[in-house]
Amino acid sequence: TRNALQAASPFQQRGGSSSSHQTRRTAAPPCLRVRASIGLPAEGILPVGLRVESLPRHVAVTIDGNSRWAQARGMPTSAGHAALQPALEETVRLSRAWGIRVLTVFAFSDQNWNRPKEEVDFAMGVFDRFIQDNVAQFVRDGIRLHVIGDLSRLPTYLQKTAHDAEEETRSNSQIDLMLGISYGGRADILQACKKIAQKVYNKLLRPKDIDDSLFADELQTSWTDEFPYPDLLIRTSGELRLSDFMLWQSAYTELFFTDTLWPDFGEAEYLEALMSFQSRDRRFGKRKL
Ligand SMILES: CC(C)=CCC/C(C)=C/CC/C(C)=C/COP(=O)(O)OP(=O)(O)O
Repeated sequence: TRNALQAASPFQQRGGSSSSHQTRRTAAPPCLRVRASIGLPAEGILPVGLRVESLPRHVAVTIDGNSRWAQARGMPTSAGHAALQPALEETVRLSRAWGIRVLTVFAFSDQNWNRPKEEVDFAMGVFDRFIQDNVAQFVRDGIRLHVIGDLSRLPTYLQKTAHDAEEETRSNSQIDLMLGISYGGRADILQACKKIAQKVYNKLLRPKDIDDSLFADELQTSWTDEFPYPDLLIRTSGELRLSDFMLWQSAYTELFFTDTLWPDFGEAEYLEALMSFQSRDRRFGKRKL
């Protein structure tokens, strides 16, 4: 059944036959492998309507709408940012329970530095608290954390918290949690170009060797080596755009937009997104068989 499931899976593959990522792909569908390793049966714990063989392997979320959530309640913006944590913890918990292999969270873009300093400072504290409050749980639950973005711009205390949490969770393998803070999709592409150009300059690489897979290996998302491309991208709060999130990686990602503001995003909304994903016809540019 494993092979049958794999053959039936309409998921995105990356790179050509020479891709190192290709060889790292394992035989069992990851959702089954993860579920088995945490003691869940292949089916049964999943909410009714979700099919294990066609769950997204990599889910990305843009956690938008925190300020508007606070405004609607007559609360300060900071209260909205603080309210992002419970929804995020629940999304991580559900993703793991349902066998999602990679969860990427877009929390702060490289353009968000242009917001008022007070708001930015508060947000950095929120991200720090989220990591510190959860790292022990991540260790217990087999969650491997990695922060992507221009980390050199983060306050030193957050750099340390992120680094320590990455170290503590490094050997975990149930689910990869990728947190984008000071992340920009264009910036990621540019830094990859610079690294490749340097290799060409140093004669370690020939221009003709540069292909999709080699390029993707230089992107920050390549640390999660099995499924670096999101199958599903969810953006909350009703905005219908990518806002510079994983531009290269999202070429064939299914998009799901909801009006729900991030602090109100819970199990029902997550399920709605996954059900929508399961109803999509992913073709990757090919003619339908
Ligand atoms: C200070 C602080 C906590 C900022 C957080 C900003 C914020 C809304 C984060 C939510 C996630 C995010 C990076 C959205 C990108 O949209 P965008 O709002 O950056 O881009 P847009 O202008 O295109 O909607």
